[in-house]
Amino acid sequence: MKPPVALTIAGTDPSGGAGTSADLKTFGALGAFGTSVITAVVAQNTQGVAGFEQLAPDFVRLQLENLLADVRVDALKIGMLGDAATIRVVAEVLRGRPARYVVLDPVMVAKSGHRLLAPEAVAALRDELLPLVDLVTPNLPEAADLLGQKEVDDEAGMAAQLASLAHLAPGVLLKGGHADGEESVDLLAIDGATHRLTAPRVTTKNTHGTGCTLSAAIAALRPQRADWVAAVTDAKAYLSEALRRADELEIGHGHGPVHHYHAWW
Ligand SMILES: Nc1ncnc2c1ncn2[C@@H]1O[C@H](COP(=O)(O)OP(=O)(O)O)[C@@H](O)[C@H]1O
Ligand SMILES: Cc1ncc(COP(=O)(O)OP(=O)(O)O)c(N)n1
Repeated sequence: MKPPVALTIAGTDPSGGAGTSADLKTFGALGAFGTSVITAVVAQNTQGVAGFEQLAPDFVRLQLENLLADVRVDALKIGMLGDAATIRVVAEVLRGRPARYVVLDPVMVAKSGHRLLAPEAVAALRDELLPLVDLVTPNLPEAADLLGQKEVDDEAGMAAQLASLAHLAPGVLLKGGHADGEESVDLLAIDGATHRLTAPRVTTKNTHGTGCTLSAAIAALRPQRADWVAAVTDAKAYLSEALRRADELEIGHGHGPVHHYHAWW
């Protein structure tokens, strides 16, 4: 059987742990053929972000139109967009339904604290992009920003914000990686039902790119699974193993990347 084709629209990471690097490694490990469109070139390493150059929105459009004129894309993952003009270009392209499955990781701030989305672009992301995707995957700070509320840190608070976010997008995976506790709990709202997905919290400093990896894994797996619940469950299992194996790598001096292993090795 031919592998599904997955596309990432995202920024770069020279240290290989996040952005298009993480996405393409994840696609390959999970049996999808990876393609990519760059929105911003980011100077970052495992210790933080030094800055980024946003590509001109028209050039992002040219990359997308040129690719889509030639290649059939089954699943799309959207990551760092950077500014409102780029969000609008991607929204316009999405209205043409370029892929059957669309996952949005609403990247706003890197773990090191550097902003990767202009603050004034949060409204465009919420109002213009969220309704056009199948699944949005905010972490706790991103959920709070999208809702204009305080960040929550417990499951009751997560459940309340999940319910509010479910009015903004067809599907929501609220990620609990930033909370405490022995389990890392994510809540999924999709097709009118809520699901609790949990995994043992891995003790490691090497967590760079967890959100990128999870959303890319969902996009890679969705065409290969019967429904969103199965794709998200298996994507979380892949990420958990990549986190458990992260310390086998020794990349950089800060928060190193998770280990993108190949399931058939
Ligand atoms: N230490 C950890 N152990 C196990 N799972 C984790 C850990 N940290 C994050 N996760 C999981 O990684 C995924 C990304 O979560 P999160 O860190 O909240 O997002 P982001 O990377 O976008 O900030 C979620 O499925 C979350 O539950
Ligand atoms: C280009 C780019 N996109 C997204 C991120 C944020 O990635 P994330 O998976 O949330 O992990 P951290 O970098 O925050 O550890 C990024 N850094 N770069």
